[in-house]
This record gives sequence, structure tokens and C-alpha cells, in this order.
Amino acid sequence: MQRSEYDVIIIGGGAVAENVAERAVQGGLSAALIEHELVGGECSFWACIPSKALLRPAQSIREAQAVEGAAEAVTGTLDVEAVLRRRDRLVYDWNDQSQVDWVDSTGIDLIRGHGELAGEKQVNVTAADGSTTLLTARAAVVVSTGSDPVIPDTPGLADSAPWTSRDATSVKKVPKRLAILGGGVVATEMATAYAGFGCEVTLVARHGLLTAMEPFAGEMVTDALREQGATVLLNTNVTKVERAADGVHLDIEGGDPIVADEILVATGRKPRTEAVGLETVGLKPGDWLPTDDTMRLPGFDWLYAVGDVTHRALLTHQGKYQARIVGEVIVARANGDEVFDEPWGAHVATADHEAVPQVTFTEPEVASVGLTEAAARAAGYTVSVADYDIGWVAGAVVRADGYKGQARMVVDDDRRVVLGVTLVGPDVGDLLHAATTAIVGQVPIDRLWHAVPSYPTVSEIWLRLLETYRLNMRKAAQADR
Ligand SMILES: Cc1cc2nc3c(=O)[nH]c(=O)nc-3n(C[C@H](O)[C@H](O)[C@H](O)COP(=O)(O)OP(=O)(O)OC[C@H]3O[C@@H](n4cnc5c(N)ncnc54)[C@H](O)[C@@H]3O)c2cc1C
Ligand SMILES: NC(=O)c1ccc[n+]([C@@H]2O[C@H](COP(=O)([O-])OP(=O)(O)OC[C@H]3O[C@@H](n4cnc5c(N)ncnc54)[C@H](O)[C@@H]3O)[C@@H](O)[C@H]2O)c1
Repeated sequence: MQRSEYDVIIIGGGAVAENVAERAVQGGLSAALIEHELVGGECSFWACIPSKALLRPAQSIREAQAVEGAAEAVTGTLDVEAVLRRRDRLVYDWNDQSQVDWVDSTGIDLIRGHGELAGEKQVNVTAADGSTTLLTARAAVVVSTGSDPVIPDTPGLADSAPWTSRDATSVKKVPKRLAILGGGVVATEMATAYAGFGCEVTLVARHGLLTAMEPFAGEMVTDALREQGATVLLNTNVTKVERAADGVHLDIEGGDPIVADEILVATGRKPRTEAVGLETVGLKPGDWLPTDDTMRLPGFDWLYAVGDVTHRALLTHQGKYQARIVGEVIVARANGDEVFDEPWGAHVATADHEAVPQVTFTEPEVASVGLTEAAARAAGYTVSVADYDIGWVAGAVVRADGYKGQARMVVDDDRRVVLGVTLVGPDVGDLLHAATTAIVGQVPIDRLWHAVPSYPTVSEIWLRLLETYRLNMRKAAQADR
């Protein structure tokens, strides 16, 4: 039942916000979740789930095609209509009833409408019929409103009816020709999905692909996209975009123009904070909301933010991690309990700085966690790097004929702990958690030797990376003698 006062009020009802509310309620507090669109947010309906649903079927076919004996059984092509039907099923036809049922079952109050701060601990909710309700938070307000795609100011782009990630993931009829602007995660995943549908994909990146990761990741994804039939233009600028009767025309600096049926803009995100009432508490609308590690905004004892809107790590799992922490810390502060805010304590999101795992579901997959070699050196660590071709691991040989993969482990030589791991190859995403555990646990390299991977699994890559590291160290010591 809706009331006007709650312990915790959460503006936004995405996957991240749901976790804040759940923890608050489990801790004995009352919580209101305010959502103006679909409960479950971007991830459930327009991002993680539908994008992976679009990617998985072609991946399954290619997996079978890489195993002699199974390949012979794959005689048809992808049934794109069926892929879209399965995607529709996984997003519940954009109906959030199952999430609403879950919210109801937890004791959280769901309030449908647009939420805006209206001064200290006050939130105004405007319902679809225009009626408003003023709510008061006894303990905390949490802003969890997510992010929106950025449309760059390239001349003509905004007026050419560009697709954003929402259009790409909710597509009902796959276009014949798709141009993609951007070289990040959305661009590479959608290029993979649409190339798999048989669409003519032209990806235009102003630098390389996946440039925040180890260089070999972007290089391998570039090669693979080209093998899948996509055109990949690197270090290329689009100077003008225009929609005409025969499609969208892209002018390319120093190159031939591109014509496509649709253009997908995948050039990053901006915070969804234009209309959240930030000005009523002295903050600037449209800004990201940086927080301390307990997810509280500096200068406030009642205002928190979680998820994309904080700009800490724009990933569902990392947002949910922050959410679990903020739920717990609000409960602790409300009860006057001790707050464990030392690094890696129960009430701080330390992993956001040290160990953010990410799987990019391209083919090959890119799985990364922690620091790249370049980032580790820039941060002042003395590092050694162990590289290994995953295709040499017995488990990979059995798994797929001609398995192509590459792994890198970045080690802090002073503390002899792992700082980062990047794996590129078919299905490497599920190997990543071992690396995350090693980094978060700061497991000494000498102890990792005792974590024996099963034979013949691809996880033997761990043994090979350790052996490579050991050999490198030995060679360096001999050279010093
Ligand atoms: C194409 C794509 C694929 C992705 N794939 C992955 C993936 O595979 N894995 C991964 O970890 N991450 C992925 N991400 C990132 C992931 O989607 C986001 O990090 C995640 O959705 C952020 O969650 P959030 O709760 O912070 O924001 P959102 O999911 O955007 O939720 C915010 C909610 O707040 C609501 N809201 C906003 N303002 C108000 C208001 N004033 N009043 C009421 N309600 C409001 C919105 O309607 C929304 O429901 C992907 C992103 C994209 C674009
Ligand atoms: N599998 C996953 O985990 C997954 C999948 C999709 C998205 N996401 C998350 O969603 C977020 C958004 O993804 P994204 O791909 O939009 O952003 P991104 O930050 O990954 O990539 C943005 C790309 O756009 C390019 N770019 C920026 N401005 C440009 C301009 N004016 N002209 C041309 N190119 C420009 C950048 O060089 C970069 O290549 C990411 O932070 C990512 O973590 C995660």
C-alpha cells in the first residue's frame, strides 16, 4: 500500500534499483521504487538481455561448425524470424509484469510515475495521468536513473533518424544494410549480431575497436568481424550524414561515401539526470553523479546514487554490486550500526576501482577484468605480462577445431599478485570469474600454483599463464646475472 513516508526512496526502477530496495527491505526498512517506464530498466528490455538473445543463435551455429562431425549436421542457415521471436520471449514482449510480481513479493512499494527530487529528502512523483504525490524519505533517497545514448553533433546525424541501441535490440525487421558509428562494446556486439543475420554491416570507428582493452582484443575482433563479412573502417571520421530516399548517406573523411538503410549510433552514454530535480538540492541537471565508495554523494548524509548514473562502471553486474552495498549501508546508518568503510569492507564498492569484470559477446568473446598492461603501468605499478595462445591448451583443441584465442595476465611484480586478465576466444566469458576471484582475493602467484585446473578444460590457460610468468621471471633473473 502506498504511503507518503518511506525509509528509503529510490528514483528509477531498473535492475540496479531493485537490488537497493531488496536489501533495504531485508534490513527491516520500508522502501519505495519509482519507475516511469518498465520495471527492470534498460538491461532487461533494451540492452543486456535482448542483445545477447540476438547474438546467441549465430554463435551456437558457429560453435557446431567448428567441430568436425557436428559441422556436418548444420546444413541450414540462421532463421532470423525465429531469433527475433526468441528475443521477444526473453524480453516478455516488453511487458514488465514478471518483475512487478517479484517487487510485490518482496514487500517493496512500486510507484509508477516520474520521480524528481523536491528538496532535502523530498521526492515528487508525477503519474501518467498528471497527478502528483510528494513523498518524504526518513533515511535516504537513491538516484538510480541510468543513462541514455549520446548522439554526436556530426552534421546531419541527429536529423537522419539514427538508430540507438534500443532500436538495434528491439528490431522487428532486419535492414539489408546497416552502418554503425562507434568502436566500443555496443558497436562491436551489434556488428556481430547483424553480420550473423546476413545484413551488410559497415562499422565506422574513429580509432580502433575496444580501445579500452588490451590491444590484441580489438585486433582479433576486427579480423573476426571482417571474416564474418562486415566492413570495418578504423581511424575513420564521418563528416556528414543525410537521409535520402535510397537510404542514409555517410560522408567519410578521405574515403568513399557509405549508403545504408539505417545508421546505428553507438558512441557512448550520458547520464539520465536532466529531469531528476537535481537543482532543488544544489546539483546540476545533466551531470553524472559521482559518489564516495559507500555510494553517497559528497556533502550529503541522505543522498546516494547507484548504477550507470554514477559513471563508475556502466555494467549491470557492477551496478547491482553497488546496489547491494548501498542497501546494506543505508540500513547500517539508519540503525546506528558500525559502517565498515575501509577498502574491501562490507559497505564500500572497492571492486569498482580494482576488479571490474566485463564480457563483450562478440565472436570471439572478449573477457577482461582489472587493469590492462597500459593502465597498470600508467598507475605506477611495476608489472610483468604473461601472454599465451589459448589455442595451445588441450581443452581448446578438443573444444573447437582451429580454436583461436589469446590470453594475457598482468602481474604486480612487487606484491606478486594478479592485477588484470584478458581472455579472447570462443566462450571465454565463463572463464573470467576465476580471474576476478584471484584479483579481489589478492591471491599470491605462488599460491595460485596450487589452484590446479581440470584437464582437459580451457581453464588450463591458468596453468600456462603461470608457467609463462615463471619462465619470464627466470629469463629476466638470468639476464641480470
Ligand atoms: C545495447 C547494450 C547492451 C548492454 N549489455 C550489457 C551486458 O551484456 N552486460 C552488462 O553488464 N551490461 C550491459 N549493458 C549496460 C547495462 O545495460 C547498464 O549498465 C544497466 O542497464 C544500468 O542499469 P541502471 O539500473 O543503472 O540503469 P537503467 O537500466 O537505465 O535503469 C534506470 C531506470 O530508471 C528509470 N527512470 C529514469 N529516470 C526516472 C525518473 N525520473 N523517474 C522514474 N523512473 C526513472 C528508467 O525508466 C529505467 O527503468 C548494455 C548496455 C547497452 C546499451
Ligand atoms: N557486454 C557488455 O558488457 C556490454 C555491452 C554493451 C554495452 N555495455 C556498456 O554500455 C556502455 C555503452 O556502450 P557504448 O559502446 O555506447 O560505449 P563505449 O564507451 O564502449 O564506446 C563508445 C565508442 O564510440 C566512439 N565515439 C565516441 N564519440 C564519438 C564520436 N563523436 N564520433 C565517432 N565515434 C565516437 C568511441 O571512440 C568508442 O569507440 C559501455 O560503457 C559498456 O560498458 C556493456
